Amino acid sequence: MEPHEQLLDWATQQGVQLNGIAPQRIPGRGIGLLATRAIKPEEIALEVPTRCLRSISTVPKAITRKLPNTITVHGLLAADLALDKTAKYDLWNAVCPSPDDLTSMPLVWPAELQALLPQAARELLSKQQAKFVRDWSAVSEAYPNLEETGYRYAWMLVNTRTFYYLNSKLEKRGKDDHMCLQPVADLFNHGDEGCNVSFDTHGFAIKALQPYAQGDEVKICYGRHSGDFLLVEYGFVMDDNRWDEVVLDDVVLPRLSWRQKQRLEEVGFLGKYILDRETVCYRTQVALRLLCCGIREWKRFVDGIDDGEASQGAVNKLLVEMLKQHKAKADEMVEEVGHLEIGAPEQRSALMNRWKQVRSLVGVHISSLEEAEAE
Ligand SMILES: C[S@@+](CC[C@H](N)C(=O)[O-])C[C@H]1O[C@@H](n2cnc3c(N)ncnc32)[C@H](O)[C@@H]1O
Repeated sequence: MEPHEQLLDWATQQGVQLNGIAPQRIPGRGIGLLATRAIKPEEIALEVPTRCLRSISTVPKAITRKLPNTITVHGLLAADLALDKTAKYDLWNAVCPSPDDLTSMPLVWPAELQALLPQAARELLSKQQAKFVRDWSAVSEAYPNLEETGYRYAWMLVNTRTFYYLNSKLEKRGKDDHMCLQPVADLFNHGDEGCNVSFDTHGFAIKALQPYAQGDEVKICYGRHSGDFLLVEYGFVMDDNRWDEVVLDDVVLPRLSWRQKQRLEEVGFLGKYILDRETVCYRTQVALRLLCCGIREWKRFVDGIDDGEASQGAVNKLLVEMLKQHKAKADEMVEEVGHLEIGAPEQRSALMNRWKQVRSLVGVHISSLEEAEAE
């Protein structure tokens, strides 16, 4: 019997109920959950009782007492996973990705490759690294014999497999700590749109929101995440991501003078210039107008008195110029990564694919802005 089939037997004995779905290995996505029959919207595809969850409440007291109470729940769950020597979760552990499966996570890439990530991904990674360092420092002090690689592996499992969760113990903590692990539900892969995930005191219920034919993969949406976020937090690059976006700070900020940056700071619009699949954000419109308009006209736009119509042509022209600059950077990165030999092939290919996505998203906007200009 395959490990995921054994997991099902075990989970069913624990009270987990699968309704019309079963795990299967899917090329490029590890294990996922496929419909074993037609599923209608509103059907509950999976129920996981609270007693099956691994949460702050199930971490053995021997571990919680040894660690500072400031440690994140992420860090605590990872410590539990890394230190657990019981057989209780053997069948669950057996279906989890191996350390080799997690090499696509930028956290374990060589520093040279990490440095080549797009800016937004680099920023996310550096926050993640800082969080890991804090957790590891607390755990390694309490458990000097624990190896960092083993802890990092457990930490990445928690990073990629937890669900939003709240119970009386977690209420006292911040939102970032509201999490738990649950068997079988952690096999759902991510899609732009997915099933509804909810929980109450009895447990979790995953409900279909759309019809599925037999053999379709049933997914959940981990959140409306950009490609940079999916890569850093989950270690994959998704082909067609409706929620993708590109940060334009690298091309916008260098064009602004010190005074212009100060003005933008004063009105709360300095940085975080985003281009999504639909359009460029309002923050970018404000920053670009500062480069195109007189200061009075710019202020009227910021105050909402001027709709910006008169300056839109100049703003779009400047935007196209900046997008071309960003696309040229993406072209360069695709080329550069193609010649690299550092890191594992799947790491390089994830990095290259992310830059290709950036290039394509930016390219679509250049074409549509140029078409609009020509009309
Ligand atoms: C919660 S687990 C889902 C189950 C996982 N596939 C497994 O084999 O255990 C999350 C991980 O699944 C993979 N994953 C999820 N959605 C994906 C997708 N749309 N494309 C590729 N990989 C995906 C990523 O490796 C991610 O870190």
